[in-house]
Amino acid sequence: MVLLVDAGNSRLKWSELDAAGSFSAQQALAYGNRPALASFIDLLDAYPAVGRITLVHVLTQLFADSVQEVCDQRGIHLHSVRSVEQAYGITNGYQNPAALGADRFVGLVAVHRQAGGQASIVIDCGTAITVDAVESDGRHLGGLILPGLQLSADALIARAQGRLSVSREQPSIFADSTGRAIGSGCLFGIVGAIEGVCARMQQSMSSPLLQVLIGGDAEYLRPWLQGNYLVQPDLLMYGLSYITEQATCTSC
Ligand SMILES: Nc1ncnc2c1ncn2[C@@H]1O[C@H](COP(=O)(O)OP(=O)(O)O)[C@@H](O)[C@H]1O
Ligand SMILES: CC(C)(COP(=O)(O)O)[C@@H](O)C(=O)NCCC(=O)O
Ligand SMILES: [K+]
Repeated sequence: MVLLVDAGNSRLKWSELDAAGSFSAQQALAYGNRPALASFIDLLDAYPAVGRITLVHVLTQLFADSVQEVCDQRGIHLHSVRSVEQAYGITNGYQNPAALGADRFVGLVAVHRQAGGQASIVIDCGTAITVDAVESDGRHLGGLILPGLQLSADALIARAQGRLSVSREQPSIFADSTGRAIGSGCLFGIVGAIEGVCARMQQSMSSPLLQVLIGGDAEYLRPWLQGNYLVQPDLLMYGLSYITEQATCTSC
């Protein structure tokens, strides 16, 4: 059995991949106060039949080494995806290709393949928000990183000596309480940032253009965004399934 796994800074996400190349609905587990490795081990315990894992992570070398060790102990073949200069139809736009978050690289691989070569922007709304542009020929033009929705509110609250709180209820630009003013401020700030960055990127890109919203906050943000944004929270699973197929298929 094959597992596709995405270890971000806040949550572990995974899907099962079947022999026909279809993957199950993505599941997620927040780390909370535990180390990410503990969640990864819980996942392995829940799937004793797993023989192969395709992993993308943005965590430390210690996490990578520990995951490798745990997989070796259980006889699991681990393929940890890295950002490289050129692979799967994508030409990485970073000066140092290895420095691009591997999750961003997998998102580009997935969107480029799915869009059938249409120019695309991937907006990943997780712990951080990343916005990455890929041209129709697979050239990654580069992208931006900004603090995510939860992180923005958490950072503000942490600097206010515990006096403030945040609420996600009833967002409004005319917020009438501190909690809603912070929740709405972070929401509309990010919505404006995404719209503005995408509009600026579009000016230098081919049309038609596909804009895909992924990550834990994609569905929450979508109704507030003006324009064409496709929500696809499992885009990275699609990318990981394609990368697995390329690694295991001898006739592809
Ligand atoms: N049940 C949940 N637990 C934790 N975060 C959640 C949950 N539902 C939505 N979120 C939001 O999703 C974000 C994490 O999204 P995710 O794409 O998993 O991030 P990452 O890849 O950085 O781990 C959190 O910062 C939070 O704003
Ligand atoms: C930007 C990120 C922190 C986003 O992580 P996430 O929000 O998905 O947990 C991650 O992609 C990362 O660590 N990137 C390396 C730096 C870079 O991409 O330039
Ligand atoms: K992200």
